[in-house]
Amino acid sequence: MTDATPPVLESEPSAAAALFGDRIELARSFTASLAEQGETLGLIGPRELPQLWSRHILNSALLAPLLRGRVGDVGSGAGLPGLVLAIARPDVELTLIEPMERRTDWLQSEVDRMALPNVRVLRARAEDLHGNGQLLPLDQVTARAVSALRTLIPLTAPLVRSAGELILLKGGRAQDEIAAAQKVIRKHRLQDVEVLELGGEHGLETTRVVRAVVDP
Ligand SMILES: C[S@@+](CC[C@H](N)C(=O)[O-])C[C@H]1O[C@@H](n2cnc3c(N)ncnc32)[C@H](O)[C@@H]1O
Repeated sequence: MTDATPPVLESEPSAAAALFGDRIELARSFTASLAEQGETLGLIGPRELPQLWSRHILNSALLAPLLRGRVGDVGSGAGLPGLVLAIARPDVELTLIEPMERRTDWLQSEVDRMALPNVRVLRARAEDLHGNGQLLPLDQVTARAVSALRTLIPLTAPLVRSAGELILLKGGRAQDEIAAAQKVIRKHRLQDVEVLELGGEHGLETTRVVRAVVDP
């Protein structure tokens, strides 16, 4: 016998209003749209609905205070963290870099629907943008759930200007990934590699972020 109870969207945690401030209505609108269409479009699994706010939207929004200038989000997928960050930080210019057409179509339709002026959607693989004068230099690059640091650093570091930053959402094994990535950390001349633990101050599960300065 299968459990026929459909998954229900998590109710909005109180931290959402604190993290999004006067942008909360846009955050609600994006979350509702993702909850409605995300499974059909293959962006999220049905089991994500009961944790959509805390595990995905707020997890992404935790990066908002770390951002400045021109930011690229590599492998945006459903818009995590890039589109959520563009909502939270209208003063920051976001470029969402995603190779899959189905996903860039979704991202562009959400950008248009919410009339966000600070977002550009680029259908591309990160490595194909290395040396691209129209995009570069970026002040920072974010990424979430794209690959382990050992392969993620060579994809992302060449997109960032000298003294810019990588801001990479990682799981509980962030320190192990840093240890396994020493060779590429040296090759890409990353400095001040650190693991930030965010979320606790908002009563959320701890989220680990690897932050590093690129080739200063
Ligand atoms: C597991 S999904 C994660 C999506 C989103 N960041 C999230 O946290 O839900 C990984 C995404 O990275 C994209 N991706 C994979 N390789 C990439 C590359 N070389 N450059 C840019 N994006 C890439 C995939 O198309 C996919 O959308």
